[in-house]
Amino acid sequence: MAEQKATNVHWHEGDITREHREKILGHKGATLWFTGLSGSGKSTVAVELEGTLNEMGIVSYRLDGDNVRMGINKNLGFSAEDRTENIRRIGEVSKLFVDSGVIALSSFISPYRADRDQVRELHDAAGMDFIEIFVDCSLEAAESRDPKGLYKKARAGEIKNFTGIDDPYEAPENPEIHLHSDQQSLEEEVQQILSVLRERGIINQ
Ligand SMILES: Nc1ncnc2c1ncn2[C@@H]1O[C@H](COP(=O)(O)OS(=O)(=O)O)[C@@H](OP(=O)(O)O)[C@H]1O
Ligand SMILES: Nc1ncnc2c1ncn2[C@@H]1O[C@H](COP(=O)(O)OP(=O)(O)O)[C@@H](O)[C@H]1O
Repeated sequence: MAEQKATNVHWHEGDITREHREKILGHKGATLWFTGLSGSGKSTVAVELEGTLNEMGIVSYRLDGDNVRMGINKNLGFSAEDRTENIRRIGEVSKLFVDSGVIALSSFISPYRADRDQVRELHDAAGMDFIEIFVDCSLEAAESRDPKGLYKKARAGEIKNFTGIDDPYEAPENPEIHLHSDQQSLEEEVQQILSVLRERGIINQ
């Protein structure tokens, strides 16, 4: 848990709320949190979903591990502490997107259950939808895909602390959405997510 360092800071409330913004946009803001092994399909599903939502006139924004680690989180590595800080910051950024009325598509390995639960609590406390999407894929399948050649490097000892090889991944116990990317098609995965968004009243089409 990050401590509040600054003292004498005060929240400044504005006049325009999330509800005002959601009214303009015609849908609710929410965080869809994709978690899973490297190569499980988090980014692929998020990109496909983003395209579908865009065609439906629904505003979403992708936050992706590799991209964020080149910007806001460029000072973080892959130690347990740095992964926790990575997820904490992205949890806060996702919450800002929800407050803007947008659907945040946040794709991070996020290997630690406690870190994901912190992001969930952050959203719950603000009355915001947090939907955990477990992109479940066997290590064998992810490793045989190896889209960036990282498993090969990890097996060769060229990358240390690689998730699934010599670093842990704690699978979600009760995710809102459970995808099986080594058994389902991309289209099925997108439809499964859309139906949950409809059920929860986040989108209405
Ligand atoms: N040691 C190690 N372990 C796991 N992943 C590694 C590592 N080193 C580099 N990469 C690359 O970084 C991407 C994962 O970044 P994340 O921010 O999603 O990781 S985490 O949530 O903080 O664990 C991950 O992206 P994805 O393959 O898209 O998951 C890799 O491209
Ligand atoms: N059903 C599926 N869902 C998602 N990705 C799939 C699926 N079938 C095959 N793939 C492939 O698996 C790879 C997943 O890579 P990527 O999306 O970068 O994973 P991650 O973001 O979890 O590291 C891509 O090459 C993608 O084309």
